Amino acid sequence: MLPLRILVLHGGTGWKEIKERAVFEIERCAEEGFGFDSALDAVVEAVRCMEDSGAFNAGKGAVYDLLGNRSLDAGVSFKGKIGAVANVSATRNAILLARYVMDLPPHMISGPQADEIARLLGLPPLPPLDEEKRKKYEEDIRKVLGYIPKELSLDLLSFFKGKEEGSGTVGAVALIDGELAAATSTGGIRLKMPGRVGDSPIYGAGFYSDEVIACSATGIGAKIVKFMPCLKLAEAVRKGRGLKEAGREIVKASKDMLGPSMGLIAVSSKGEVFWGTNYRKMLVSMKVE
Ligand SMILES: NC(=O)C[C@H](N)C(=O)O
Repeated sequence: MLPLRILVLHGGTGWKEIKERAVFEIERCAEEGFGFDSALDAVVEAVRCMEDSGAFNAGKGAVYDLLGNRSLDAGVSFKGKIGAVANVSATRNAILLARYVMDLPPHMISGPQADEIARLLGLPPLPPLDEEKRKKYEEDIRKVLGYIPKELSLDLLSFFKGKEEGSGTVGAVALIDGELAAATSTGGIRLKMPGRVGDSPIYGAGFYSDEVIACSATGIGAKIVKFMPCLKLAEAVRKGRGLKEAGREIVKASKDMLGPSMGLIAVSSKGEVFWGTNYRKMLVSMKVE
């Protein structure tokens, strides 16, 4: 008999060492998400829980950009509907805003207007960067630039080498009662270019679900959008390939083409589960019933 309920979470790939606190929080959030009866609620609540934990690069734990600010991207999909938000900076739970967008005609909203919509909806605001993170930002930026920039300038951008490196994005995929859902949320890449949008809110790249698979990706956004791994995985499974076999091939192919770049979690309508990475370590948790 196939398992009826599957929930898989990731806490990002790209970790040099996985922190104990992140392991604790992903387990706690897996438990929380698994308490819901629909695939959509399970992935959204698991991701919201990880955003709120502060232990990941999402929600209040998100990394800072070149100016020490944070901006968040997220995407969610369920039963043919997609919702995404990009570059929001005043909203604590990007995934809750993405879920709201999912039920509207646009597929994505972005920037200050998206934050304004979140405020109108009564979603909680993003708390300010805590003291510890502010200090870390100052240390990091001094190492790169030798000073703390006050505003964006071409001079500042000339220091930006476009070298993307990061970890701690969060995502979840679920199969519950034959329905598939996927959700991903991130603060992007540490010291990113202000205004940057990564792969996480791009359907087929950072998140994806249809009637054959649900998939969430993590890694280096600029590479993932070139590769569209979740879309590739769905196409392979639709042609009859096994999820695990196709997943392994896609993760390998992205490394062959782009170097260390990404990790994926996925579940199929048949109840197969895949996760794999070609970029350092990935944190994963799974619940099955
Ligand atoms: N750590 C991550 O997975 C970052 C995310 N994929 C981005 O590029 O925005």
